[in-house]
Formats: sequence, structure tokens, C-alpha cells
Amino acid sequence: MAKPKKDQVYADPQAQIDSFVFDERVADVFDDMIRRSVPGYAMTLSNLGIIAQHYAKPGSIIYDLGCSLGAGMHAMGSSLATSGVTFRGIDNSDAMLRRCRENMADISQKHTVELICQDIQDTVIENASIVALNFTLQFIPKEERLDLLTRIREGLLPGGILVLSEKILFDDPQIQADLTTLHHDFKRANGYSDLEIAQKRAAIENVLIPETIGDHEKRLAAAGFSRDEIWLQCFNFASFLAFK
Ligand SMILES: Nc1ncnc2c1ncn2[C@@H]1O[C@H](C[S@+](CC[C@H]([NH3+])C(=O)[O-])CC(=O)[O-])[C@@H](O)[C@H]1O
Ligand SMILES: O=C(O)C(=O)Cc1ccccc1
Repeated sequence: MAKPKKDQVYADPQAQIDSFVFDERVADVFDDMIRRSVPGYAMTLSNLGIIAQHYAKPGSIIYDLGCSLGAGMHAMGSSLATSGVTFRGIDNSDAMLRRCRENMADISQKHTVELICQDIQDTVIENASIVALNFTLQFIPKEERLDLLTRIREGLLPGGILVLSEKILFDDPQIQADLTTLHHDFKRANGYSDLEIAQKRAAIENVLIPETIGDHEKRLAAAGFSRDEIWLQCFNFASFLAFK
């Protein structure tokens, strides 16, 4: 990966705060932004490699829906010694995908890598052993989430899995308040100022729509997944494994 640049997108006190978008400015610093903003992100990535080793099937496709800079595919591709799988990364931000192509150059020597700029709601899911949907369902309108998960379940091979990582909400208002505070403490410990934290919070409001663990589990069952379990949680971020 190219050397990550420091995220200062929300550091300007004079800036007008518009709704968050995955534009050139965000794509340029995204690796730094997500690592300093999402508790457990590095651990999600490193364990994706372990998960890929277990569930990848020769001749199948591994999808990364909302692949951004390709960090998830890169972690999986580096962990898979043998070729024979195709990585298909989807993102609707051209700024992200151009950088993703560069980041995946080494993995492309070993595996087939296809990168497609499209809305993941239009992606045909087929012959899939693994679908990664990491921190991206939260940007899809709530009423369209079930349809996407259903199509993912249908496109998975028998024994296939979905890795779903999301920011989460809590039913209990006190727990919600406390874990939000801890998330902001995490950001502060990673060098973000109170201004940056407040401006980012305003920008993602109504753009990133989190739900509770219960909401996710109900929807995964409604989409036809036979079982699911949280395999990683850190403050208000969790990752589910859902089995076809
Ligand atoms: N409808 C959509 N269709 C396609 N792409 C979309 C859509 N909506 C948003 N995106 C894309 O989904 C990605 C979400 S980031 C994923 C991190 C990555 N998975 C990682 O593990 O590093 C998470 C975050 O920023 O919190 C961005 O690249 C968007 O362009
Ligand atoms: O920064 C936050 O508060 C988040 O919820 C995570 C995030 C990470 C990267 C882009 C948008 C949101």
C-alpha cells in the first residue's frame, strides 16, 4: 500500500460541514481515517485472512462489497497461498477504486482481481465462497438492506459465508451514551481533536445509519442465513459471521 496520508478532513474550524461523501479528499487519506476511527479495524483485517484460509474454495469468487482501498481483499489475498479464486471488489467511488487498483497490484500477480465501479445494490452475486461487507451496509438505505442480504445469501455456495462488519447501536440509552463516549475517547487517543470529532459526527449523521445487533440478527435470519454469530466486537463496532 502507498504511504498513508494523515486525515485532516475535519480539522478546519472555518469549513462548512457538508454530508460525508467518499470523494477524492477522503479517498486520499482513507486508510489513516478508518484506522484511527474504527476500533478493532486492524483486528478485523488480520482475522479476515484467517477466515479466508478456512472458507475460500478453489474456482469460487470472493466478493468485497464496498471495498474502498482494497484492505480487506489485500488481507485475504495475502493469506491465500494458492491461486484459483477470483477477488471481485465493488465500490461506487471512482476515487477509491483507482487507489484500490494500485494497492492490489501485488495480489493480482497471484490471484485474479476484478474491480468494478458500481452500486453494490446492482451487483450480481454468484459462485461466492466468501462475501465481505465491511462497514458498508450502514450506508445503504435501511429499507433496501434486506434485499441486498437476500441476494448475497442466494449467491453464496453451500458452506459459504458472509462477513458483515458494522457500527452498532444499543437499545439501552445509558450504554449507547457510554459507548459513544468511549468511541470518541478512542478517536482522541488516536490524535483527533474535539473539533474534528464533532465535525465528523455532524457530517456522517443521516449518512451512516447504524442499527442494533438485534436488528442485524433479525435481518440475517429473514434473508435466509441459517446461523450467525458475532466474532469480534470493539466498543460500538461489531463483525458478524453469517452462514448460508
Ligand atoms: N451503494 C454503494 N455501492 C457501492 N459502494 C458503496 C455504496 N455506498 C458506499 N459505498 C462505498 O463503501 C465504502 C465504505 S467504507 C468500507 C471500508 C472497507 N470495506 C474496508 O474494510 O476497508 C466504510 C466507512 O467509510 O466507514 C466506501 O468506499 C464507499 O464508497
Ligand atoms: O468516524 C466515525 O465516527 C465512524 O463511524 C467510522 C467511519 C470511518 C470512516 C468513514 C466514515 C465513518
